[in-house]
Amino acid sequence: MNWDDESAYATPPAGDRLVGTTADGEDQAVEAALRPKDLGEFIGQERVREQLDLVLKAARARGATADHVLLSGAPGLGKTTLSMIIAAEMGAPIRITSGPAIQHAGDLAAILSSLTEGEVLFLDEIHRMSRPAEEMLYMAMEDFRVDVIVGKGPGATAIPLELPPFTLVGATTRAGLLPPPLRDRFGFTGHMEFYAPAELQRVVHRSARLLDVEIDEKGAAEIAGRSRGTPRIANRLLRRVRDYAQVKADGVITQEIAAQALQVYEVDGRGLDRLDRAVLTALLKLFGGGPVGLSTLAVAVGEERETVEEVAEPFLVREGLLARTPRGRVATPAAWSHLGLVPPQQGGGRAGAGGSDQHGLFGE
Ligand SMILES: Nc1ncnc2c1ncn2[C@@H]1O[C@H](COP(=O)(O)OP(=O)(O)OP(=O)(O)O)[C@@H](O)[C@H]1O
Repeated sequence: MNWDDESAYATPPAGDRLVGTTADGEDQAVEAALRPKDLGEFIGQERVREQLDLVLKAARARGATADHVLLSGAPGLGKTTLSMIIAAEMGAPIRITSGPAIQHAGDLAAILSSLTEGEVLFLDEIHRMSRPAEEMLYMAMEDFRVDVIVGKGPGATAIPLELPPFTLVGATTRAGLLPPPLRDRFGFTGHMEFYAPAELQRVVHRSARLLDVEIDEKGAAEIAGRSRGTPRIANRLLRRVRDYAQVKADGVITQEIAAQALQVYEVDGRGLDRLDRAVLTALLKLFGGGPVGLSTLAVAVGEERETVEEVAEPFLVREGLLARTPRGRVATPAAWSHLGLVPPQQGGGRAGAGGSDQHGLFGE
């Protein structure tokens, strides 16, 4: 990259990112075909998998409905997939809905009252459910009963409604946001971790086999290393690399092909994209590595504060490239070396704004 190139700071819309975590239309179409169907096929997450296996086996042995399960973790780590596996392992049907879709208690009552015995209800983004619906859920989870309120004002009456036993699988990216009474009603909580590169390599291999794409070990490792610990991103990068391999080569994905393709798509060796690098570049070049306030940094990259804070920073912090401190954002030594820049001398002051090279910052 040319560090004096102004376009280094211009970023694409955050929603269009190849390394974004939310599923777009194409993801949704392909993901259904790529989902592991049982616990044995599910890669990684050893602890959650082992514990869940015990919970499900014990429920099956008792001939009972499985306890309610809460899955927490970042988007794209496999919460929906696991909920489908829970239903499949219990031989039960699954109903899928999400917190934002349930705005009134009546919406929830309608879903709950139509469940069949043993059915799995998957409630994604459970932390975004409305308060009245949440309170109705407490009773439904504990006693398999809801009170349906009929009428309004002083004449309103509560009609109790018995529900068949069901298993609620709640998913949340923020377990800490759940009110304790809701959290306590889950019999099992599984926290999904980001995947290790070797695990993602297995995910890439498995998906390549299902998509009928030829890939070698090093090609899979190259994609895995740029996938930010997230299977959804690994599968998306695999599809883009497949396009490149078909158009520019013989369709086979090798390390060289994967690296070339991802360079075209501007996903670097560590999984940073243009937005991430723009934030880091501004922090290092314009502010000498910080500390600098979030608003100033956002203006420098021409983005909203929220985009920098919520879209770029979490991964940069996780990667140990950026730190959020009370005095502002600070680059770590790893950030300097990742961008091939030299940090200012200790006690030598900060780099001047505008990218001047008076401290030998850009001596590449
Ligand atoms: N452990 C895994 N092994 C293989 N593939 C996986 C695994 N986990 C997830 N995937 C793949 O990643 C994709 C995304 O997974 P999934 O939709 O379950 O994530 P999620 O955590 O529910 O995301 P969101 O919170 O955005 O709904 C799916 O296509 C699935 O095939």
